[in-house]
Amino acid sequence: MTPDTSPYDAVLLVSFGGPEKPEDVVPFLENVTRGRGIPRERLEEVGQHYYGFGGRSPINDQNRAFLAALREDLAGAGIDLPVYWGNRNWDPYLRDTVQQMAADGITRAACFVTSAYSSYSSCRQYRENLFDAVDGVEGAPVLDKLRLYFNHPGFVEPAVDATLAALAELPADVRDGAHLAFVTHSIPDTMNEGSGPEGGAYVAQHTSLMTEVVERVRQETGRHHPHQLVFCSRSGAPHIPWLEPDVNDHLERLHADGVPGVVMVPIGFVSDHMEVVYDLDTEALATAEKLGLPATRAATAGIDPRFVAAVRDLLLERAAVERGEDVVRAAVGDWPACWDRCAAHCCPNPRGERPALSQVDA
Ligand SMILES: CC1=C(CCC(=O)O)c2cc3nc(cc4[nH]c(cc5[nH]c(cc1n2)c(C)c5CCC(=O)O)c(CCC(=O)O)c4C)C(CCC(=O)O)=C3C
Ligand SMILES: [Fe+2]
Repeated sequence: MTPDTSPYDAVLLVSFGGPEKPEDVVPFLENVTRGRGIPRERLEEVGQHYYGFGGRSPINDQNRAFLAALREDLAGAGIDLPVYWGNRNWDPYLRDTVQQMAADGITRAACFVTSAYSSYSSCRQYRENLFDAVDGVEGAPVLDKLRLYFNHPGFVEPAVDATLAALAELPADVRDGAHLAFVTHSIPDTMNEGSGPEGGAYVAQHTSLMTEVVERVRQETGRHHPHQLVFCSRSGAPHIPWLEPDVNDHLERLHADGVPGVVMVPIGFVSDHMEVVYDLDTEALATAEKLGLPATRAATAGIDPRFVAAVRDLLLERAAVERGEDVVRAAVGDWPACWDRCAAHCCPNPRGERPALSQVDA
């Protein structure tokens, strides 16, 4: 039997976007940082990260691979829905994609965002982008953002396996005593405080996932590894507090404390973004090397079939909700499955309110 996806007639993959060649880097950074008060030195530094990789971010290729895997997964389940892709900051831009969807006669799409957690940058800003993408477009489809999925088993299980694999890559004599450093993107303290319906959700959701992964690793290895949530990719003006500690400072601290080895688990990123290949694989691993601290980096979810299948699960779950049916919402750990529509006060825009889709009162 073909699963019922009505009222949806398309899926839209929504992502950040990244440059693909050196000439793209400056215009991309301008798109990302317009009106956001990022110091010039920081922009030049981040530009260098991209130039160091030939001006090409890995994110678009990751999304192309994800699209292919998702189309295959849906087809394998007998679901015949077109899958579109649009970005916030680079081609294919969301607005162009929405115009194409309108031309193709799409009426309503379920939107999967490549960001699993609450916060202005990782949730509401995408909802604003979706509003902007359809605003004034004749015949534009209705766009529904799928719920946050940091605690969906299809995201959690690959993180557990990746942690076990990265532990196994450490020299045997340091493995049992290894520390697990769960890494995510730093954001301003105030952005964390405003995240989610009750505030503090960004850190709380990461902490919940971290706790679950540590426990599942213990079930496999018999070891309850010491662990901490740490941050990378801080930007913004130096006098504004952002979430700490930075992963490099954390590695220094661990080394000073005599910790024998560390696994970095990048739970903040769904695939190998620039933050992963530069901030962790290039910079943080160099820090560990300099310290003589054995360190490995766990894989991101990427196109793990369980993660790809989670999109299908979220799509079918939401479709059933929209049809007024009862659903079982997959979720693991101490957070319940997240809401379908965000509260009006959730994750406020630090620069003042702007219209956004997928909101309770919308
Ligand atoms: C929470 C969060 C996520 C995770 C959720 C999600 O995935 O969306 C994320 C993802 C990403 N961030 C990315 C790149 C950048 N982020 C920047 C700047 C900023 N990020 C912020 C937060 C986040 N960012 C914030 C609060 C700023 C300050 C400016 C502002 O308030 O907006 C800047 C400007 C330079 C700098 O200062 O670093 C760049 C270049 C890329 C592409 C990577 C690639 O190319 O592979 C991705 C996936
Ligand atoms: Fe960012």
